[in-house]
Amino acid sequence: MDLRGKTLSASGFHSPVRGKIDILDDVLIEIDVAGAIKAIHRYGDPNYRTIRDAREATGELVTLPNGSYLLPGFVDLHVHAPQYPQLGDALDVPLEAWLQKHTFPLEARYEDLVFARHVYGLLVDDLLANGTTTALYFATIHQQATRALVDICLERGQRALIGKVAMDNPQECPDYYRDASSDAALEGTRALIDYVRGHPDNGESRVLPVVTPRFIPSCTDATLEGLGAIARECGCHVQTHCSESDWEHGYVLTRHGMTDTESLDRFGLLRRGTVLAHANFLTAGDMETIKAREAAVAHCPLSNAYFANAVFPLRAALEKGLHVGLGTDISGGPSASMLENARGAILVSRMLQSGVDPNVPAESRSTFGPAQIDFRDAFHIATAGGGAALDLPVGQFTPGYQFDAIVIDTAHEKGTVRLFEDRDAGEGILQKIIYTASRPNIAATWVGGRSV
Ligand SMILES: O=c1[nH]c(=O)c2nc[nH]c2[nH]1
Repeated sequence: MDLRGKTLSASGFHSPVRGKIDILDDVLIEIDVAGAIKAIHRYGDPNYRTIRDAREATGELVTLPNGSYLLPGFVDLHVHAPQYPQLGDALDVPLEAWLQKHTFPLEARYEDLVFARHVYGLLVDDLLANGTTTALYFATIHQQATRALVDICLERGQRALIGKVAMDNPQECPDYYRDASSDAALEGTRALIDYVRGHPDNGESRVLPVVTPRFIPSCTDATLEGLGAIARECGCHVQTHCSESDWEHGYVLTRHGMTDTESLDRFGLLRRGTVLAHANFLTAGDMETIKAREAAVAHCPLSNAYFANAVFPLRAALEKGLHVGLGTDISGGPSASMLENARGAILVSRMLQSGVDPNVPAESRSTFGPAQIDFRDAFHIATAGGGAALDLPVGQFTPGYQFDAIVIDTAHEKGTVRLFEDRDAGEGILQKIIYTASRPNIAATWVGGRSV
């Protein structure tokens, strides 16, 4: 149901502040005609009853059933849209071999617009059904296929940030799949920005363009420099991969004599609205630089388990005050579900803290120090943290923010949540949702108040 201009009576949860869950118990959420949250009235507020009765009298009140809980829609900070056919496949080789042997050949197929439309339609529908209301997408080098992804997101109503991938380094990119020159990479980037901004159906800027150097190994210095200038001129978001594996981190140290973060900063690519995927091997200085530039990290716990050779120190980054959101990294990660990735983030944080080698005595198994996060942090980075990383008013139920939301039906018989009235209450319900919910439990999804 379209909730623009309506008032929703619901219970649910959000986490505007890291480590804290705000329980929304029988609240009224007023949504304006443009799909933004106008006001929130809590049960017990002096005017609660009057407002509720008035909305009911005019037919503007919509009430969620018992056992259903409202959450902010998920913000997936790292998705490779063209890799969807490869989800759950080819996870047994190192990153550099995976790119050359599996991923570049697949991405090269998006020359074919019919194939692109088919895959992108499936992906956007599946992500919406999984509760992802905002996605930050890498597309491919192809202009037409990337435009098709923009069109599909606008048609289906998903909030999306989309980049034409720039990759022109002949040393690291195959002949059959790379931008023909630095000029071609830069012109293609500008053309996509113009297409998104001038799209007749994008008056609300639901889709935004993103400057997208694939990663330093794939790009020549001329392209990195030119993309930094475009980001500055156009005021665009930026996305790239950063210090993601031993090989990649070492490659940049050898080529530029500095870390990815230092190099990206030198090219003007670290800004508010820059999202660095993975970022596993950041130095303390890198973290300070990212914080100073107000850039963000997309934590991709499942993908990191396969390709990173390390666990991103999420807790340290959060405690330092970096912007961090969560990414599925389709298809480096084998799940399109942000819930599964939230669970992955908790799991790997615990392994980082405890250490994992059973042959090492318990007293000395841990080599890292405090790293463990809980469901509160995982929920925060999957929602409000992602919104803050993108500097967009999404991911929390606060007046002025977009009404991007999902309903978790905890009683759905094909779902995987089982609540017991005599023991489950308060935050414990959210904990069970984070640990056990799956796609059948997601009963409704709204973006900007529109049902999608
Ligand atoms: O997980 C990843 N997926 C990719 O497509 C990619 N390209 C560079 N580095 C990458 N890492």
